[in-house]
Amino acid sequence: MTITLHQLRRTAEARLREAGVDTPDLDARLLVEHALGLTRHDLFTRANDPVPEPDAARLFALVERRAAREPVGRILGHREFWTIDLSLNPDTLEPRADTETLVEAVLKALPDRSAPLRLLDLGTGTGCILLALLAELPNASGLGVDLSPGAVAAATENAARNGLAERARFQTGNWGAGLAERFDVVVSNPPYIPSADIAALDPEVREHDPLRALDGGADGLDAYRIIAAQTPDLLQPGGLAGLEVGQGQAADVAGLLAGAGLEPAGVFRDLGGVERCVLGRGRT
Ligand SMILES: C[S@@+](CC[C@H](N)C(=O)[O-])C[C@H]1O[C@@H](n2cnc3c(N)ncnc32)[C@H](O)[C@@H]1O
Repeated sequence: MTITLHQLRRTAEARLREAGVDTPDLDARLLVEHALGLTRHDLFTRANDPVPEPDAARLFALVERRAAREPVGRILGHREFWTIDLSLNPDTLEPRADTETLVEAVLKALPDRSAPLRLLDLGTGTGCILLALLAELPNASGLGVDLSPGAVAAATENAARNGLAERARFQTGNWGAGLAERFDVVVSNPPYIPSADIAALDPEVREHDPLRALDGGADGLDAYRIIAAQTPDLLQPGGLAGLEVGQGQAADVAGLLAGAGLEPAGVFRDLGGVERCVLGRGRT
């Protein structure tokens, strides 16, 4: 029996809903576009076209992966973040929309976006934060550091993928240890899940994001303690530090930055109303 594009999409959506996927409509659309090489526009203009059986089979193989709770970004191998598109690998966290809160807060705090700023991103993963900032700051350049060589490889590829390779550099390292340079902006989205909470995370996160990107130690704050202590030596006088935080961690992280001698520069909420990022300024 021939199935139309519209029927194929609805069948995929129903399967994902039955499997308990949160966003079955969106995920079915993304998988159909990917499997059949179609645009969003095609889905409307070609809704009644018959779909060849091999194409339908290719789609349903992907739908079953999603039904088994593999994230859609992992299946596609890339995802959009801010204005850029990022490839993923098993060593990278899949960037979250919440992390755009940090990008937006940092951009708002910069008095001159055309300045030749030097940026540092600690725990860069795909490079998402650094690359999103560089995409908005035409004369800035930056360094991304990650403990994981696989993340450094992904971030390097993502810089090239988004035409930012000339202004972005990536290297392995343990947070800011051994860095002799000073930066105008230091950003980080470190691992912040308390170790005991990891077993209860959704399978999409627990089974597909690297543990190194999630585990923040007993109270979730291990990495913040190190980064806050290092930040004064990494910042230019009056430089800006921006840290993403987990739910309920903003006051503790603001306290760590203040304890390291930074001036408070604001706490920003994500679209869900959760305090998601903390800014501090180095002394002048
Ligand atoms: C929560 S993920 C954030 C990744 C990316 N910045 C983002 O926002 O999607 C934390 C990152 O920190 C890295 N990481 C963990 N421990 C580290 C360490 N000691 N030094 C440097 N990076 C580390 C992990 O490999 C991971 O890429």
